[in-house]
Amino acid sequence: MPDLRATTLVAAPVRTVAGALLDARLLTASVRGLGVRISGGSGVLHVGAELQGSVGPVRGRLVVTRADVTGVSASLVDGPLPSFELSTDLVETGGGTLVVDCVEWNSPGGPFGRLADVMVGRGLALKILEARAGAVSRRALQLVEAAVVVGAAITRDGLLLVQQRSFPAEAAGKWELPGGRVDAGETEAVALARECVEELGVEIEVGDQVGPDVPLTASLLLRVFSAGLVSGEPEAREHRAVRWVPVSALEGLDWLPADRVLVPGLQGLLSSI
Ligand SMILES: Nc1nc2c([nH]c(=O)n2[C@H]2C[C@H](O)[C@@H](COP(=O)(O)OP(=O)(O)OP(=O)(O)O)O2)c(=O)[nH]1
Repeated sequence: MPDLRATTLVAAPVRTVAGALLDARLLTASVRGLGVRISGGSGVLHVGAELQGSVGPVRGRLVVTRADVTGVSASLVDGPLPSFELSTDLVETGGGTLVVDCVEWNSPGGPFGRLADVMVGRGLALKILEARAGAVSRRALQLVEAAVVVGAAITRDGLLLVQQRSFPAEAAGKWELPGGRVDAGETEAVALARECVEELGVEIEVGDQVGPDVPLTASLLLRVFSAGLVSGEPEAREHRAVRWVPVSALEGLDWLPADRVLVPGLQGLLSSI
């Protein structure tokens, strides 16, 4: 099976680079001007998101199969090639994050298929990988400077606390995690503890980060931490409702788009306690 790899070192933490990879516009930007179009998966990529791809008149459908702190992968599920997979793996190093991009595909057999691999497939794939490396680096460095919204993944007795937004109109009814913006001069842990007092009337202790940073806008990202209750019983002071949910309910919840990305990480958290 032909495959091509390209490796780039990005001076940013692995969870931030993982966040940059989730920006759907990055994929579109990486192929612009190369005769390839990728659309769909608006906003942030998550497992199960669908992307439409085309090279000239040839079209295909890609599905995201992995989107977490280890990187992203997408596979062709409907298209002209028997198999095609794009993947980016992340490796944390002392000097930053190593980004390993890989394209693998199977062409229809025979001499024409092999010729197409050499003439079109490899040249195009190399250009895509080069463009992608630059786009990932730039987006990750932009996210390093971004303002942070912190979220708390509060667990108790194997359940996760979620809350339902009441405003603004486009977010009302959707579920999210307690939290909010980090104010100037606050640490992320202090901001999260403050938000939990304001929103739920509880004191928490803050643990490790869960999942990747999730880009919200060009200059804002969501960063979620595991947390435990220290005192108080959560009540919806600013939200429509709060609810304790089991791991089996996470997939089906009507999340805000950014939180959907965190479902695998939240499932891992609930399964580990
Ligand atoms: N708190 C929280 N905000 C989230 C989550 N997911 C997500 O996309 N967001 C977005 C919604 C908002 O655009 C932004 C934070 O909004 P917020 O209303 O909670 O923040 P805040 O209390 O600091 O209030 P504000 O200054 O934004 O008015 O982050 C989440 O799980 N928790």
